[in-house]
Amino acid sequence: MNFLEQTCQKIFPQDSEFRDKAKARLEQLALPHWALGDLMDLAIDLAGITRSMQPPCQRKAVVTMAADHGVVVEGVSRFPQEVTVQMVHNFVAGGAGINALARQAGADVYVVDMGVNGDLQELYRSGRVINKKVGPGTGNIARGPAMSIANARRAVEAGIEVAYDLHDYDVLATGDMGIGNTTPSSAIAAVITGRSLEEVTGRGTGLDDEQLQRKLAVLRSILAINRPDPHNGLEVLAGVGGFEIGGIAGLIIGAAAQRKPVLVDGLISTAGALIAYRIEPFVRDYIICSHRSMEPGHKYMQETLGCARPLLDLNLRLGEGTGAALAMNIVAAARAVLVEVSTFAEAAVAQADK
Ligand SMILES: O=C(O)c1ccc[n+]([C@@H]2O[C@H](COP(=O)([O-])O)[C@@H](O)[C@H]2O)c1
Ligand SMILES: Cc1cc2nc[nH]c2cc1C
Repeated sequence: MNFLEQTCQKIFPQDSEFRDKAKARLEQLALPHWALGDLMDLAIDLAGITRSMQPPCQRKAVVTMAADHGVVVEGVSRFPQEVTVQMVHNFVAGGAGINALARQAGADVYVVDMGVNGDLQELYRSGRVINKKVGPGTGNIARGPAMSIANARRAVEAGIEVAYDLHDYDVLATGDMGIGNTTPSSAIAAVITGRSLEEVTGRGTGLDDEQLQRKLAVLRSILAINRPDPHNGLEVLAGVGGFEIGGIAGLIIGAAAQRKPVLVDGLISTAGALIAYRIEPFVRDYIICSHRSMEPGHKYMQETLGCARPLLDLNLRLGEGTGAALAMNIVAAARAVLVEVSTFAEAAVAQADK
C-alpha cells in the first residue's frame, strides 16, 4: 500500500464519547443556554478531534504552500507570474500579510515550495523554505492536464510529509501563494460542487469586468478539455489543479491522521480541502472553515464540506493563510470556554426556572 493510502487508513471520525462529554459540560456552564454560540460548537469539535477535555491548542503553525500555474499565459491574473517567487522572499523576510497575522496569533509560518517557477536553492539551504518542488509550475490547463497522476500523488504525499514533520504543533493552518491559482481553484469548485462556472468564478487579484469575462472563457476551455471524474480527488487535481493545492490537500490529510484540527483558509485552500475530502471523506471532521473569502465560489465549496457558516466573514481575499491565522484566536477562545468557564454548580449560580 502507498503512503497516501496508509495515511488515510489512520483517519477516523471525531470521537463521539469526547464530543458527548464536552457537550454535557458546556450545557452546564454558568451562562444562559448555549450563549457562547458557535464557540461552544467549536469546543465540541476540538474535544472530538483531539480526544481531550483540555484540547491542546498552544503550538500553532501556518503552512503557506507556493506554486506557479501554466495557465497564466491565458491572461487570467492581474499580476505577472514572478510575483509568486517574489512573495516567497517576502514571506521569508517576515513582511507579508501572513507574517503580521501569524505573529499576532502566536503562530509560526512555514513556507513550502511545491512548484514555484524560480530558483529557491539559497532559501532551501538556509532552512527558510521547505523544498517539495514537484515541477516548475503546472501545465497550461486550458490546453491539457495540470500534471500527471503520479505528480498529483507526489504533491499530496509531500503535504502529508510536511504535516508529519510538524508533529510538535497542536493546530495547523493552510495557506497558499501562486499567481493564477484562483483559476484552477474555480475549476475544482465547479467540478466538485457541480455549480456553474459563473457561480464559482471571481476576480482573484482584481480583474475588471472584461478580464473576468476572459477568465470565464478560459475556464470554459479548461473544463471542455479536462473532464475529470468529480469523485476521484487525484484525477481532479491532475486535470485542473495546482501543486500547492495538492500540498494543501496532503497537509489536511496529514493533520487528520494525527487527530489535529486544521484551519482552512480561503478559496485556494478550500480547493485543496475538496481534493482531500474526495480522497478521504473523514477529513471533514478535522477541518475548521476559518473564513469566507470574497470569491463567490467559496460559499458553495464550504457548503460541500458541510460548513454553513465559517468563523469569520471579513471580505478577505488575500490567501497566504491569513484568514486561517486570524481564526486561530477563535480556536484558542473556544478551548478557553471549555476549560476555564465554571458550571452553575462550580460557581454556585442559580439555574433557570424550569
Ligand atoms: O484565498 C483567497 O480566497 C484568495 C482570493 C483571491 C486571491 N488570492 C491570492 O491571489 C493569488 C491568485 O489570484 P489570481 O488573480 O492571480 O488568480 C494567489 O496568490 C492567492 O493566494 C486568494
Ligand atoms: C502582491 C501579492 C501578494 C499576494 N499574496 C497572496 N496572493 C498575492 C498576490 C499578489 C499580487
